[in-house]
Amino acid sequence: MTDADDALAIAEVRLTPILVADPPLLNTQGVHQPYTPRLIIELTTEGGATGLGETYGDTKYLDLAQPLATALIGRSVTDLNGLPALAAEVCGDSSPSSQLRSSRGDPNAATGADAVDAGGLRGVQTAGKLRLSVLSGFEVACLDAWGRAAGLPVHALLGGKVRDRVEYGAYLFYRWAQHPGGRGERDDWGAALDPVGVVAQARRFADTYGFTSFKLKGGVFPPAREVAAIRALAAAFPGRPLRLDPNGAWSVATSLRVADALRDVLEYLEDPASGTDRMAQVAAGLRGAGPDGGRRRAGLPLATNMCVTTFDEIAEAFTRDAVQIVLCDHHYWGGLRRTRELAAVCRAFGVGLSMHSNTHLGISLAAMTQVAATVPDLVHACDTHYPWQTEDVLTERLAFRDGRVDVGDAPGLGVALDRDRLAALHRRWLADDGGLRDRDDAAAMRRADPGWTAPAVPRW
Ligand SMILES: O=C([O-])C(=O)C[C@H](O)[C@@H](O)C(=O)[O-]
Ligand SMILES: [Mg+2]
Repeated sequence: MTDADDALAIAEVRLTPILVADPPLLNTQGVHQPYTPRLIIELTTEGGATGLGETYGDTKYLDLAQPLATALIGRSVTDLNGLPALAAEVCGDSSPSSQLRSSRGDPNAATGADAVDAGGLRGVQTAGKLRLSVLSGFEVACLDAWGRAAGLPVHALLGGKVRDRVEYGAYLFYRWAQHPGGRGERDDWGAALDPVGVVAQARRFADTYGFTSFKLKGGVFPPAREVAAIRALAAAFPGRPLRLDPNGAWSVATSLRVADALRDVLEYLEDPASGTDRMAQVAAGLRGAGPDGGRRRAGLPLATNMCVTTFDEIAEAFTRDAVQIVLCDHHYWGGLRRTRELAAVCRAFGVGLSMHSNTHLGISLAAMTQVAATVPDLVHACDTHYPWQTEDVLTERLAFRDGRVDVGDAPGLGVALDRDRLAALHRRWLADDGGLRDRDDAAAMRRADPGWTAPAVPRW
């Protein structure tokens, strides 16, 4: 080992679970909790370089993160190809069949292909997927530390940026003005429960951040109501890219009806139905004749962040042409480098690429921006929840200008940790009785509707 190798060896890993304020955003499972768990990863090398990573903070992720943190001591931050094997060794069984599901107090929680992660609407949850999400936070922290030590931005370690700014879209949600019982922090967005409210929310996103592309989280109300909201958006923002994502809540027939109603205004339809098989049926229906006989519905791509979230799920979905766009997400796919591998596979199959987001802070937004800057095929605006997250652990929040985040050339991710903020959000986590430490949107909904259970799919 050279001195330079020694300097890049990991000397310390610090894991800090936090609870971050989250607004009452509605989805098909229920509503976001007032606070959501995240895990902040800090590592320090022998040479004194520090690296930051961020991932899900629910208990099941924390349980895997601790042994991985311990096992990383003494290894080089450059040993990224060795990370998956190390994680497999220390994080326990990850057979795809070891499916997880926890929806507190929900006797009707789905199992099998229709099961959805209670904390993130990701599709079937497995131990292997959890491990990849944990691993992704460590990979980002290693890249950040390596970049700082080398004086290079993360995008340079990924082969270099192909764009100087990464475009993001407005992520619109039906929402309440406040959480049930007035819990949590109150913001000034107000309720958005109808087309007028959705358009007003979109207008504020456009005016504040410059977003020109809009995605509505659907699966909340009967489809006709959501179709009306998209129509209202199309009228308010003519020609702008629009997306609707009901997280698999619809049947094949409903998906096709909605596609017929919106095909002239949607950029893509995201996860209309649950599972690869239903998505393949919807895609086949879209390739066939429309209800008006001769006219074809072709031209409306289906996108997913639910039925294709691991390499194992690609073969069936792509060979059946079930999806035409995959939403990458480095938290799902095991890091920034694997996100680039996904891009290569998609390119080979002629499948497009967009980017998914779940509730996240600035460290993850910086990581998303760095990797997105390196992928030429990423031509759709990326999703981000960041504008909904008013709290962060950074000294300076990342800014959207004209709907875009600048791709910095500062070493690493180019962000700095605010230790006081981190400590305050960690104290909130410590003070919690456990009720908020695991995201569960159905459990949060039961505060407003005690009889609520996560709806079985297809819901409509
Ligand atoms: O595109 C998606 O499916 C998501 O962003 C999943 C998220 O969990 C979203 O539905 C949310 O935050 O409620
Ligand atoms: Mg989605």
